[in-house]
Amino acid sequence: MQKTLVINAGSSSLKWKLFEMPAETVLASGLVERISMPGSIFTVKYGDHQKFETTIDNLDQADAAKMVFDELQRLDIIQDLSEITAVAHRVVAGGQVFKSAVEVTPEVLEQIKALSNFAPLHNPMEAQGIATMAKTLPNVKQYAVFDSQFFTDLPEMNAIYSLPYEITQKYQIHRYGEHGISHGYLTGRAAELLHKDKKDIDLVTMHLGSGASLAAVKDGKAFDTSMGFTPLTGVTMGTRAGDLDPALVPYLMQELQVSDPNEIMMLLNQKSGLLGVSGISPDMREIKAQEKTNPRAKLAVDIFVNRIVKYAGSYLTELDGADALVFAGGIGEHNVELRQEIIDKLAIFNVKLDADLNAAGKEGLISSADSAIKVLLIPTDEELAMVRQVDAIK
Ligand SMILES: Nc1ncnc2c1ncn2[C@@H]1O[C@H](COP(=O)(O)OP(=O)(O)O)[C@@H](O)[C@H]1O
Ligand SMILES: CC(=O)OP(=O)(O)O
Ligand SMILES: [Mg+2]
Repeated sequence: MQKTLVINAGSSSLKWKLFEMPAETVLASGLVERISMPGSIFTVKYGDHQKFETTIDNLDQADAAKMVFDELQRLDIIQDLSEITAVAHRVVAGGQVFKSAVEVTPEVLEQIKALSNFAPLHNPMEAQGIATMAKTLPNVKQYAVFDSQFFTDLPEMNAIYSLPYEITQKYQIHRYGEHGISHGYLTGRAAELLHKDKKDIDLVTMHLGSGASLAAVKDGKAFDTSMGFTPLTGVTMGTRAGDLDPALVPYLMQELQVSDPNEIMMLLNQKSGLLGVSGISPDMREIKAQEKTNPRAKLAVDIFVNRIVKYAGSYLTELDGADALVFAGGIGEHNVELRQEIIDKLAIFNVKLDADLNAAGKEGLISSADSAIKVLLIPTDEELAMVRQVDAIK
């Protein structure tokens, strides 16, 4: 029996699952939320046991990983770390180098670091996580699974920008797309839930978490996506600005009197989005709690919803209709009101939610019987998608 630990480090969270393979049995799982924020939340689940701890502030990814190991041993889920036979890590940017999951060698680790320009919030932290894990478990194989992989075969009209073609080619300027582990999982699961062959399915998948992206899926394959050269672009996110006019970069450098473009990148990646507009927090829960009393909280929610609606509407047009719209990610899975607001604003497509199904919040259909397009709620399972990819190359 093989025990594979899957680590999914995101911009605001660390999710993990310990699988017994090849049965895909989840021995234990957990989540550390609000990474690098006040009131980080640590949750572990195994069997009937569930443990929460909410008293720790500003946990970083390394603290979070250490707590996971301590807890695995303290709860006797494993007696010794040597029982773990493989570790799978989510890596956001694989660029044009990594088109499938790989075993991490020292060269691979260097390449992951070298791709940091394509995901400055993620790749450096993920490379560090892999290095730390390799030190903690020196005899265990580490694997990397890439978020960009699902989008490597986007049609060229959606894969490139309208720049001079020679520059596009010379500098590998490409819409790499992200959250592909999730969009790929959602595509497979939607096909199962709709009893359709995956290769016949057209979808608009909406992964709405701390990072958020939409994908247009045609015949079961990625056709378009809102993230681009990096995960900065597309819809408004927790701390990321999403789409903006690139002329703002030199303008802001001039007005803020900064000479280092990285300072502007920091502003756009870490101080913008829901946090920047609301002035409250990157966490949608805190913003929703103040929506009725604080106009800037309401503005942040309005921008978030409207950007999503614009992408979903354009993808439905690009795909000439779809079998379903899919909600996933921390916000998409848990916020009943936001799902309703988004679908209400897509009324031109005759898509409607069933209020009771939406409120119940269970996996499956949440659209009404007379909706022209089905709406699915699917709790994404990036960890299951990852362990399957690793199993396929072991
Ligand atoms: N009930 C809820 N209502 C609104 N937002 C929620 C709710 N539960 C979780 N979230 C949001 O989900 C986000 C985390 O989503 P997740 O997909 O786990 O993020 P990531 O993987 O990018 O770290 C949190 O920042 C929080 O804003
Ligand atoms: C790619 C990305 O934005 O990931 P996350 O949502 O986990 O930050
Ligand atoms: Mg995530």
